[in-house]
Parts: sequence; C-alpha cells; structure tokens
Amino acid sequence: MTAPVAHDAPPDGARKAAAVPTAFRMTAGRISLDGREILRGIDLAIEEGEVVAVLGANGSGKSTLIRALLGLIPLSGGSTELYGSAPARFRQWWRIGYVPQRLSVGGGVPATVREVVASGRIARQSRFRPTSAADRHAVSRALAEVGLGDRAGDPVQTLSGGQQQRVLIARALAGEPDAFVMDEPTAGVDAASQRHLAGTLSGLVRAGRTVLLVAHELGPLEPLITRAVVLKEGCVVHDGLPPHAVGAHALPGHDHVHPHAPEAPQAATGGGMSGWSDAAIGSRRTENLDL
Ligand SMILES: Nc1ncnc2c1ncn2[C@@H]1O[C@H](COP(=O)(O)OP(=O)(O)OP(=O)(O)O)[C@@H](O)[C@H]1O
Repeated sequence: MTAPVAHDAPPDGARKAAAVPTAFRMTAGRISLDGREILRGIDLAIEEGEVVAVLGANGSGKSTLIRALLGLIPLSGGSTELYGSAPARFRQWWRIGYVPQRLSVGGGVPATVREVVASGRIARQSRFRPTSAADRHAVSRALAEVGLGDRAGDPVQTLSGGQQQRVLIARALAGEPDAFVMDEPTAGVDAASQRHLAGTLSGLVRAGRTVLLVAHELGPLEPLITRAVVLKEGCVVHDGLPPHAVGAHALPGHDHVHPHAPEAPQAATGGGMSGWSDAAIGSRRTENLDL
C-alpha cells in the first residue's frame, strides 16, 4: 500500500540519513495494577523504521508495556513519549495504527466490517473535513489487503476470530500511519493470512514505517524483525538481535498457552519463538532468558 508520508516527516529516503527520530520512548517506566507491580522499571526507545518484537511468557507484561507506551494505561513511575511528546500532549494520533488483541473488536456495538475499518480514518478527519473519497479508497484498499473485501457489509460479530483479527489489522492499515503497534497480530490467523501479513508489513517497512509488535509465535514475520525485546516478570531481560527459533514448545519448562488463539494449532506456523536457547542469542543486553 502507498501510505502518505507524515506532513512533518522527511521523505522515506531521507529518514535514515538524518538523525533517526524516536517513535516511542519509555524511561524508568513502572505500572502497578491492583497493588501489584506489572512493569518494574522499563527503559526502551524505538526509533523510526525499526521492526521490534516484544516477546515473553504469558503474564510477563507485554500487552501492558505497549498499552503504556501508547498512554492507554497511566504509569505509576517514569515517563513515556510518543514522537517526543507525552501522551497527554500528543496530537498526531493518525501517525499510530494500533492493533489490539481481538477480544475488544466491535465493542459489543453492532458494526459492519467496513465501519470498523473506516474507524481507522477518524484520527485523520475532523469536524471540518468529513469522509472523503481518499478515506473511502483507503478503507477499500485495506479491506482488499487483508482479503475481506467481500465481507465489508457483514456485521463484524459474524466473522471468525481470525477474520476479526484481520479486520483490526485492516483498520490500522486504513489509517495509513507512520507506526504500527500490534498486539499479537497473528494470533488465531491462519498460516496463509500470516504470510500475507508478512508481505504487507514488509512493504510498509521498506517504505520506512515503524513496527512494534507483541508475539508468541513470529512465524512468517520472523525475517522482518530487526530487534527483540524480551520481558520477564515486568523487566527487560533481553534487548537486541532476535533469538533464533528452536521450535515451538521444544524446550522443557515451556509454559506458554494461547488464550487468544483457540483455533490456531501450534503446527500451523511451523517453528515458534516461544522457546530458544541462550546460546542462540546475539544480544546487546542479555541477563536471564529462562522464560
Ligand atoms: N487490568 C488489570 N488489573 C490487574 N492486573 C492486570 C490487569 N491487566 C493485566 N494484569 C496483570 O498484569 C500481568 C501482565 O499482563 P499482560 O497482559 O501485560 O501480559 P502479557 O505478557 O501480554 O500476557 P499474554 O502473553 O498472556 O497476553 C498479568 O499478571 C495480568 O494478570
């Protein structure tokens, strides 16, 4: 897809040459929920153009981290920045396409697939600029990109879990953002659709877009990933090159389950990133990878 370049961003070719701006930054980030510390002092900066996977066992804090980076959960300590601004002062929400875990899709409100995808354009619209031909075109293109053009008029609740996940991906694509923040974008999505998503993201990355995603199984996305951040019990225990996959569930002590992907058997994606050996990791910072 041909996403427009941000008004205040340099052209794609110039992005790398100039000092690379930071898309997301957390400094000494702490989150406490129900009196329990979930994130325990996270320092993380994601530069524009990076493709970063956040990995870790169930409950290690991955979703909490990306929601906090977006300002969706208040910090109990430290700070976050979106393109250099605190979330409360950030105004360029169209620059970020967020794909949440699919359980919230539709929010219980009856909506068609097209309506959900069209909501991805809201941050680009205003009272003074209602829906335009460009908006309609972006929505149609995003629907086609995820292979749901023929389901556009269907109530979103009538789609399967994996199809709903593709709706959420289409919603992010429709917004033509600079950065994609995706919480398990391939969970419950069939292998062919995962490969297609990898192709879509590959094109976006070549065009300079930033990708930050949470994953248990990178599958076809693995070659795209330039950096892995591994969490354990709310701390970063690895930040560097992606670990080599050693096969899903291959290691003793593997404790990961897939609550969001009941219809996606492990075998569907081949190897996985849930288990790996310390020796396989080339790391800027490696402390404890026993997940
Ligand atoms: N609203 C909340 N209130 C209290 N605790 C919460 C809340 N949301 C998450 N938690 C807890 O925070 C911890 C981290 O949750 P989080 O969803 O960030 O983990 P995760 O690494 O994304 O897990 P998974 O791989 O299972 O999706 C978990 O122990 C979870 O129970």
